[in-house]
Amino acid sequence: MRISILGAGSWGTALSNVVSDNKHEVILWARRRELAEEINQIKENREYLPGAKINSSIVVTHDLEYAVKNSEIVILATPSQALRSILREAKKYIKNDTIILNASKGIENESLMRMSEVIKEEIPQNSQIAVISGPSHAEEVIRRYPTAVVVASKDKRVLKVLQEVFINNYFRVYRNYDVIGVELGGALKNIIAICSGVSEGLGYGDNTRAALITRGIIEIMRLGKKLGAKNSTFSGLSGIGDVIVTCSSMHSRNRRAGIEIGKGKKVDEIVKSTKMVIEGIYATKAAKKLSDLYDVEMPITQEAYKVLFEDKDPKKAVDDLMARRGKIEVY
Ligand SMILES: NC(=O)c1ccc[n+]([C@@H]2O[C@H](COP(=O)([O-])OP(=O)(O)OC[C@H]3O[C@@H](n4cnc5c(N)ncnc54)[C@H](O)[C@@H]3O)[C@@H](O)[C@H]2O)c1
Ligand SMILES: O=P(O)(O)OC[C@H](O)CO
Repeated sequence: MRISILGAGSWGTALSNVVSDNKHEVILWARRRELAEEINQIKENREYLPGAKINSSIVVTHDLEYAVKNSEIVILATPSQALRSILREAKKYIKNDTIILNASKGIENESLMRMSEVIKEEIPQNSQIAVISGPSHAEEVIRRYPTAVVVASKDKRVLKVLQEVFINNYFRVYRNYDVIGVELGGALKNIIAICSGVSEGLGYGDNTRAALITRGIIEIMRLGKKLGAKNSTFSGLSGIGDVIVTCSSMHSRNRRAGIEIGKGKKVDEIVKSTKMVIEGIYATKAAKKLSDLYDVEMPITQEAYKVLFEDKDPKKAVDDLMARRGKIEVY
């Protein structure tokens, strides 16, 4: 199959290699011409995934029309807040029967839409929309470390096609019909990962991280239930699986940003100091709005919002979380 991947950051590059390993024709689109040219030349994405070669058959281009024209699958692997603008440029070249797969983990801050909703709004005539999510750091996927992810779509045929396209001996793909749950899990875990990092930066230990992971997933479940997700999805790869990996991995940009915040660095400084996307910052903004809008109790997210956007002292945020009245352990 001819497969296009939009976004030559870490994730787009790693996914290109997976489908190329499976002998598909892969075209990777980079926003910057220089990056496309460099990857083509040295067969390595030195900026985003240094030290790992990609397959020589992968074609990297800056030409969006060339990238998506005649593709059977288009994978969107851009930062979530940029997905709509790129899709607006690309959609005139995408055929109606093309499968569109969201690989980005976020919620659009303006509209509070999930990425598949943004895709549906931009290309209403296309019903072959899916999402891929789960515990999958690009740095490990590019090195072919065993990884398990989930693809979700309402369309059974699309799910089968995507599972077949991606699955191999190091990339195991499960199917799920719960698009809402899979997308929400992937987006909201980044908030908990930032908090886990903050706790580390403050000098707290494993107990605090475990508390954040378990109470964090409960917040995600509460909001998910309100938004139509299935509870069981959050005990799967895109829920607890991704919370665990992101809260504990040295690769996580969200966790690393949290550590810096816990040590006293300002959010603006952290964002300015990296080219990489820290999705949890945007997810916190969106989730806080959703929590208020739907009146869903999300104390960790609310405190994260205060730390990230209202300059609250992180230590005070943890103290305030711990000082809440005693409760029964229910959802
Ligand atoms: N890195 C991972 O391990 C991983 C795994 C699963 C999912 N994801 C998700 O994939 C998405 C992309 O993340 P990534 O890790 O590849 O990002 P990255 O930080 O490695 O790279 C960001 C990429 O987006 C491009 N970009 C930045 N702003 C842009 C804009 N306004 N318009 C177009 N392109 C822009 C950059 O040039 C770069 O190519 C995110 O939603 C992320 O959560 C990442
Ligand atoms: O580096 P992060 O924190 O954006 O996490 C990347 C992936 O989402 C992990 O599954």
